[in-house]
Amino acid sequence: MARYTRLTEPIALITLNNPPVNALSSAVRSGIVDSVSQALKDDQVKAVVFCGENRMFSGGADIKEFSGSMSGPPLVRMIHSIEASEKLMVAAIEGVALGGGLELALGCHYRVANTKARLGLPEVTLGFLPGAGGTQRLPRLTGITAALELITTGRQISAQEALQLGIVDQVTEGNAVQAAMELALSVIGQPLNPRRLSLRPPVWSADVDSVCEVALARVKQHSRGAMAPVACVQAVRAAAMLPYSKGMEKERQLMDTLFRSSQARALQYAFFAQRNAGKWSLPNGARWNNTKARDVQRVGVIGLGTMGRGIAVSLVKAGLSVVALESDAKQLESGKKAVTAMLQRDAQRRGVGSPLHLLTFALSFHQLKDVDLVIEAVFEDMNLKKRVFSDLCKVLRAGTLICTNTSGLNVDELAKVTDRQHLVVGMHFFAPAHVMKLLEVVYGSRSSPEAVAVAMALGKRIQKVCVAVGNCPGFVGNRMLKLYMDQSLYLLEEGATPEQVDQALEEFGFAMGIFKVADLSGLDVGWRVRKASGLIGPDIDPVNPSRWRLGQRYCPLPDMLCQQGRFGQKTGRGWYLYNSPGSKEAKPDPEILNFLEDYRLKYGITPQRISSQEVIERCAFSLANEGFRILEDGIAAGPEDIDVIYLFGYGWPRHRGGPMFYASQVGLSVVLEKMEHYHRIHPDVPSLEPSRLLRRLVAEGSPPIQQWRNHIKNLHSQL
Ligand SMILES: CCCCCCC[C@H](O)CC(=O)SCCNC(=O)CCNC(=O)[C@H](O)C(C)(C)COP(=O)([O-])OP(=O)([O-])OC[C@H]1O[C@@H](n2cnc3c(N)ncnc32)[C@H](O)[C@@H]1OP(=O)([O-])[O-]
Repeated sequence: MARYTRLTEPIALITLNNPPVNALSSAVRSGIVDSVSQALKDDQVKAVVFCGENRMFSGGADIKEFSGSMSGPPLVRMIHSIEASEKLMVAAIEGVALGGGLELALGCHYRVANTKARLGLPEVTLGFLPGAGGTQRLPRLTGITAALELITTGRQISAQEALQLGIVDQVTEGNAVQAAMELALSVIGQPLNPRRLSLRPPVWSADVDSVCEVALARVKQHSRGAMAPVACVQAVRAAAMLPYSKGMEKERQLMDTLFRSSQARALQYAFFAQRNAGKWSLPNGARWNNTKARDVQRVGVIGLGTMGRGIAVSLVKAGLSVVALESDAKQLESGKKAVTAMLQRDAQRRGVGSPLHLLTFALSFHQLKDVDLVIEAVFEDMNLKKRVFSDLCKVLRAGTLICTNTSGLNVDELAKVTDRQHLVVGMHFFAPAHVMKLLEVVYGSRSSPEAVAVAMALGKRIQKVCVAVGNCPGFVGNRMLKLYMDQSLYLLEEGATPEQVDQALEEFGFAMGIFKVADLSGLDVGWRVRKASGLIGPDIDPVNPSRWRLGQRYCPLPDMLCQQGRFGQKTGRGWYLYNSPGSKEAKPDPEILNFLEDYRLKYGITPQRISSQEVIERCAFSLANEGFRILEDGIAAGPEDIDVIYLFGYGWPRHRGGPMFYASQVGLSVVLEKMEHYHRIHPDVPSLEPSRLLRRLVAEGSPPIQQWRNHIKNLHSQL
């Protein structure tokens, strides 16, 4: 799958042809090797230009091949022989040159890129390092500092930046193949050794050690527990200290270790799971590829609180025209100021014109009469939302979609007050909505496939990772989160401290422990929800609150904190202590330790020593156990969707794949055994009881995660 074409007299063109991204599969590598050998045999050919079909150079090695046995010509050897060739080799980069694609280009003697091309070595995001010479050739071109930054982050850069860093020799606004041919004709006959990066000496400088130390500290802080970024630093360091062949040996050793690691498996799983989440399906058989989404140009946003502001900003940034509505002039003014400032700051940062002309502010529902879709983002209150929905129906055109931004309210109940139940869907954005990537698109029992298609397409257009989920309290993400939060609170009752639980979770890879997250979000938010749901009421003794509610164990600790005015960061006190209200640095609070001790004494709880292992098992396995129930209920289309939700909405460490993938890696029988064990000890926590699906999968031999859908009747995944 590489096409060989003779161009003008001295030049041959080799076109990589493996749609959609021209990944360097075994067939492509064989095609390249054959084509190069054909060019070398042809005395008339003096230069070879490499390019990709459909103006896409290459997305790198074929990731799908990594899970099987690798065959075909090895990439490292292939690139080496291209570089060593006596004939001139030039890469013509259009679209992307990523990973192995860029490594192939670095093996060429010259590189030309179209201005719109993007280049990068994103292997670290898949749990690898650039293992086809990238860690050794790139530093020899850019120096250590730039190479470390690019390789450890996987950041993609523009052609212009690549030119500044010396990665490409020329940038063209026109056709890169044409420009590469012209460049080739102008340099044919010049010596090639200076262009062979592998012949360059190590890029040593006196500050190599300190530069690498700084990079190491940065990657350890940014990606807790991830192996690949650390290995990337070690490999690049070798390029500074060792001759090319020795550096390549180091690169290969490190790559071998990473290649076999469970982290690489998790990251590659996450790569495909993310892409497959967009291929939604509904239980009724409607799917992404059999349902057309109609075009949306004008969107109404109701409510300019924190969520509405972020939603309006995301829509405008994507070029949609927005009518933003508030109920009174004062709130409208403050929302207008905030949205305008966010958009102006963003435009300034990106060096683009301000898109404020796309935004209209309104106080009357009548100004929404011409919109194609409305996103209601008012307070999380069912009655208020119902009022808004029925008012909307009086002004909207017949076919206008109504979406509700809710983190868990019943979408069907809301739809019932409208004259268009089939055009109602939930859109659960995550705060801050202009930053967070995840969007749960919630279909109700009456939502039409087209309405789901429109919401999914709109989410994609505003650059969200969209997952279609069914309607149940909390949908997927928050339904699972509740059990995770419950477990961490029970751990406090039983003897742990907030710091201890958070430390275990952070060592596992979470960017922030659950108690720090709670302080950040505000403890009063959950308090209000619990009051509204009847869990806290006038019949509860505020001094000695009951630990038993609605027929099961209940932990009143967060309510007791709220009674003391400890709402988290915003009040300077929550599970942690902060220097001042609004400050971010969480410090252990001795008052909390005393408070927990008093609480245990009051309720006669003998504190236990809680290990980090128990924290992880009870939190992570509880998440997965509820994930199995969600699959049984048909609320998520497959385990991959649940994992994508946890990766993009809840800070689950990407190198652990997601709670469902983690359970599959630990072993389903181990998870079952542990859940049985914890449920035996805590029979008053029904959620610890292993789910039926978990039991069934274990009984059926614990199939790999990719096969779970074959074992579940309701599952409608496309993977
Ligand atoms: C010991 C062994 C030694 C090995 C040597 C190591 C060599 C090397 O260092 C390792 C690598 O290169 S690692 C690789 C380093 N490279 C990377 O990490 C780049 C990863 N790719 C990307 O970042 C993005 O896909 C692009 C920016 C390329 C396109 O973005 P976009 O336009 O939004 O499109 P999209 O929706 O994202 O994808 C469209 C379809 O293409 C599919 N697919 C994509 N890449 C693939 C691949 N490499 N492969 C296979 N498939 C790949 C994707 O799944 C999807 O399939 P679907 O069936 O239609 O769902």
